[in-house]
Amino acid sequence: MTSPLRIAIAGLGTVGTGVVRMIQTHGELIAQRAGRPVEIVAVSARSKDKARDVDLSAYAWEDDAAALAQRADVDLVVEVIGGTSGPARDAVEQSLANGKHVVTANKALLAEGGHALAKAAEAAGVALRFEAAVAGGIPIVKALTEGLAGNQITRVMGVMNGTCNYILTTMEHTGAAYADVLADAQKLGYAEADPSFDVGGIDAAQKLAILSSIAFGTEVDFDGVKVEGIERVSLMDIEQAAEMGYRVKLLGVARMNGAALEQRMQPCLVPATSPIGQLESVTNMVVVEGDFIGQTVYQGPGAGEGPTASAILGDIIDVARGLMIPAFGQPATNLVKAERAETGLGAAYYLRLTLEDAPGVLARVADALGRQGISINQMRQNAHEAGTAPVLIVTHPCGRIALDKALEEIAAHKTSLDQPVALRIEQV
Ligand SMILES: NC(=O)C1=CN([C@@H]2O[C@H](COP(=O)(O)OP(=O)(O)OC[C@H]3O[C@@H](n4cnc5c(N)ncnc54)[C@H](O)[C@@H]3O)[C@@H](O)[C@H]2O)C=CC1
Ligand SMILES: N[C@@H](CC=O)C(=O)O
Ligand code: NA
Repeated sequence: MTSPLRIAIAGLGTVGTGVVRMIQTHGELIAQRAGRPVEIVAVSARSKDKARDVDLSAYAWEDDAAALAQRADVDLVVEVIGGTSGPARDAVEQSLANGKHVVTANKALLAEGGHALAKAAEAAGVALRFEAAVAGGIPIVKALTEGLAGNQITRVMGVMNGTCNYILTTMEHTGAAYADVLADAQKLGYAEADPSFDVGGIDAAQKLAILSSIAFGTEVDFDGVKVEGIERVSLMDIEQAAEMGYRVKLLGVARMNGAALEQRMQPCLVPATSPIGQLESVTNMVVVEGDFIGQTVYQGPGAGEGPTASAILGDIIDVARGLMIPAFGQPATNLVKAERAETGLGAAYYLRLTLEDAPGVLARVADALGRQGISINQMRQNAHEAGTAPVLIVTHPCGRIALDKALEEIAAHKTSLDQPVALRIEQV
C-alpha cells in the first residue's frame, strides 16, 4: 500500500466524533477501498477536557483549529465546527491556502462563500468536498457532480432538513408540543447549534442554494432563495392537512425559469401518498430531473452522527484515491451569476386565519381575496374558543404576490387576531 492520507479534524461534536468513530471502526475497510490507509493525525475542538466517547489519545491536539492548517504532517482537514466566521472559516481558508484538501459539512459557509472557496481550492490544486453539507448521508452532491453530469438539469426539489421533518412528523404522530419535539431533535444531534436555522428554513435554503449551483452552473446564490420556516405551522394545520389527504413538508424547489433561477424553500402541503409525503422522521429526499435521465429520487437520513460521518468518509476516500472533482461540478470560473426569477407558477394555498367571531368578518376576507382575483375552493370554520374563529380556506390556484397583498389587507384589519398562515399546496 502507498503512503497514508493524513487527516486532521476540526470540531469534535456530533459529526466530528462520528468521523473519528467511523475511521476507528472501519480503518481496514477504508484502506482497502481507498487503496491507502486514512490516518487521523491531529484534532481540535473548543474544550480538550470535555468527556467524549471516542479515544483521542493517539492524536495530537491543537487548541486553535486553524493551527491544523499549518501542520506539515496533515494532507487533509475535515472542518466540522460550523458557522461562517471565526475558527471554521479560518481553518478552511488557511487549509486551502496551505495546499491541504478540505472536507467540510458546513453548508452555512458554503452558501455564503462557496464560490470563492472553490476558486481558492482550484488555485491551490486541492480538493474541496462537502457531501455532508447537503441532505446528510444521501450522496446527492456526488449524484449531481458525477452520475448526472451529462444531463441538462431541469429541476431539483426535496426535503433537506432532518430536524424540520422530525418535528412535523413527530407532532403529527404524538401530538407533542413543537418546543418539546425541537428539544428532542437537539438531543439527537440533528439540529444546528442555533436551531432557528433549522426551523426558520435557513439551513435547508443553504443546501438548496448549493445544489442549485451544481445543477445549473450558477454561483451559489443563497440570498436568491425565498425562504419561509415552519415556526408558524401548528398541530391544527398538520391535522387539517391530513384530513384533506396532505402532509406538511418543508419543501425546496429550484429550477430555471427562462434565463432566471427560481429557488424557494417553504412549508408546503404535499399529497400524503406521494413519496415526499411519506417521509418520516429525520429522512430527507431529493428529486433531480434531467433532460436525458428523466426523474431520479434519492432518499436517506438527512442528519445525525452516523449518516453525516458516512458522507464525510465518502469524500475522504475519494481524495485518498486521487479523485479530483471540481467542488461545484465544473471549474469555479465557469459558474455564472444567477439572475433571480421573481415568482413561481401559481398554486393553490391552504390559509389559516384567526378572526374575531363577529358578523361580516368572513365577507371581508372573501372580498379581500376576491379583489386580488383569488377565488375560494373550500372554507371551513372549526370549533373554537369564544370570541375567536380559526378559519381554514383552500384557494384555487393563484399567484403568491396577489395572495400576499390580500393577506396583508386581511392581517391589517382589527378583526384579524393573528398573522395569517399560508401554505402552498404542491402536487409533487
Ligand atoms: N449534526 C448533523 O446532523 C449535521 C451537521 N452538519 C454540519 O456539521 C458541522 C458540525 O455540526 P455538529 O457536529 O452537529 O455541531 P456540534 O455543535 O455538535 O459540534 C461542533 C464542534 O465544534 C467545536 N468548536 C466550536 N468552536 C470551536 C472553536 N473555536 N475551535 C475549535 N472547535 C470549536 C465544538 O467544540 C464542537 O466540538 C456544522 O457545520 C453543521 O451544520 C452537517 C450535516 C449534519
Ligand atoms: N440541522 C440539519 C443537520 C444536517 O444538515 C438538519 O436537521 O437537517
Ligand atoms: Na449528502
